[in-house]
Amino acid sequence: MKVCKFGGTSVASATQIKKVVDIVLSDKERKIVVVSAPGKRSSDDTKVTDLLIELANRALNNEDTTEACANVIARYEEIAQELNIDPKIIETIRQDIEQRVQSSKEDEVLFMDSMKAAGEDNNAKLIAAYFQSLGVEARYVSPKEGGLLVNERPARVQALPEGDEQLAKLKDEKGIIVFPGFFGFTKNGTLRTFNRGGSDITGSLLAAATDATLYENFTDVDSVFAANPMVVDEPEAIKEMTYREMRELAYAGFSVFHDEALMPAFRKSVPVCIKNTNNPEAPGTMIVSERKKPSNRPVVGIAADDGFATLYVDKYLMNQELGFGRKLLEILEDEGISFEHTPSGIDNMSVILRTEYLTPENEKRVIERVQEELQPDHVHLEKDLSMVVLVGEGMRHTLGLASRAAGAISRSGASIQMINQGSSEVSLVFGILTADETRVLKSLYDEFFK
Ligand SMILES: Nc1ncnc2c1ncn2[C@@H]1O[C@H](COP(=O)(O)OP(=O)(O)O)[C@@H](O)[C@H]1O
Ligand SMILES: N[C@@H](CC(=O)OP(=O)(O)O)C(=O)O
Repeated sequence: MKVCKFGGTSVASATQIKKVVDIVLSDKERKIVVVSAPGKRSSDDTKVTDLLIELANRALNNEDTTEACANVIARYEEIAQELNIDPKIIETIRQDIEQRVQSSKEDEVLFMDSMKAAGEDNNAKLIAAYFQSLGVEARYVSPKEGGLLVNERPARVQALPEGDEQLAKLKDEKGIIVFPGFFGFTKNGTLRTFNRGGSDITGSLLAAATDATLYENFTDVDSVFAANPMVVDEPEAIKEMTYREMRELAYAGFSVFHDEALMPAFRKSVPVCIKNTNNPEAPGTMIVSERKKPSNRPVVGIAADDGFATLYVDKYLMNQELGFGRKLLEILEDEGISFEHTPSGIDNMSVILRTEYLTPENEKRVIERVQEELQPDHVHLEKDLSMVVLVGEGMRHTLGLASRAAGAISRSGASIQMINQGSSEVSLVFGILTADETRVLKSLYDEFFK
């Protein structure tokens, strides 16, 4: 039995949904279908999730929500009309969205979660109705009924293993299950959504709980490529990679698959296949525990992501000051700022963070507290940094790889701000200025793949 997840681009329009149905019906093993909210139909389109966020913000600010609400419903209406589904489904969707808009806003985060989840929830209902209209035995199953349990606030949203027993029963159901991605319910029945792109996580959780033979993740590209195809021209397709490699690459910028979606499949050794809804015949990329035959390339992929900052702290004899690193990280912890890397020298330490955690207020507090509590010779925060990450299981056995990478970066005219060899030895990270990101990525790609 296979679990297949269809991403936003795969369910963005009636034409796309027809392809989804063809794909599902072409293989009897495809039994559990996880769907995202309708995504972009073209590069300048807006995802339904983003329309819902706009609607939720308007409601939170007590602004008029009529037009924002109509924009969301119009997306479903267009799809339902083209698919010739009973118009009652649109009434159901309208009522659902209006009810959510009217619901309690006491906890703004939970209100936003409920609004965001409307995208996948209503799309799953609509797609199940389409299957039924074709005479196919199929039904919508909500994460509450299915048993997708998540933890309580304020902890970061994560699935709870207690839900697995209930989820496992889905495999014994007759017919096709259409399950909305992106959200689950706490034991108290509160809806919480995963991070953006989190429908991939739902698919992986269901594949693991049902002991699926394969988790197919359908998107709009033929495979995972060795570098972002929006930056590098015709990058090499990756035929096979390990869970570890994909997790590192996903975390470092390969937006094609959510980094938190690897673990559930990995724990149960369910292989993952990334495939293209627009070209389902293409073999796609297989993600497995171990390669059948070793790769002849030390580097499997190169990812890049912007939005990083470095907190530099200099203090003579820092290395002899017991607890210096702990105190520095504690200041960040108190501000709710998590860190990515901490390269250090004898008299200095840098902490690499994501700028999304920074606000003018907490930045100021961090600098002031470091000055007061750690008495450094110098402290400053530098923004506009990008991290470029080389990933490959074969890297640990390859000599001279860092020097080849550094040479390629220098040939691109960029300077290296930071180097960090991941402790896993599966990744090598270079900090560079964001302005240099594209040429660095191209130069590294040429060095390792051409
Ligand atoms: N290395 C990569 N390989 C393949 N696609 C990538 C890579 N890096 C970024 N992407 C982008 O990921 C996109 C697919 O992910 P996403 O937009 O989340 O799809 P979906 O709507 O199916 O969830 C591709 O269209 C591609 O532009
Ligand atoms: N719709 C949600 C969740 C998701 O996974 O979407 P997609 O499959 O389009 O990446 C989002 O936009 O974040």
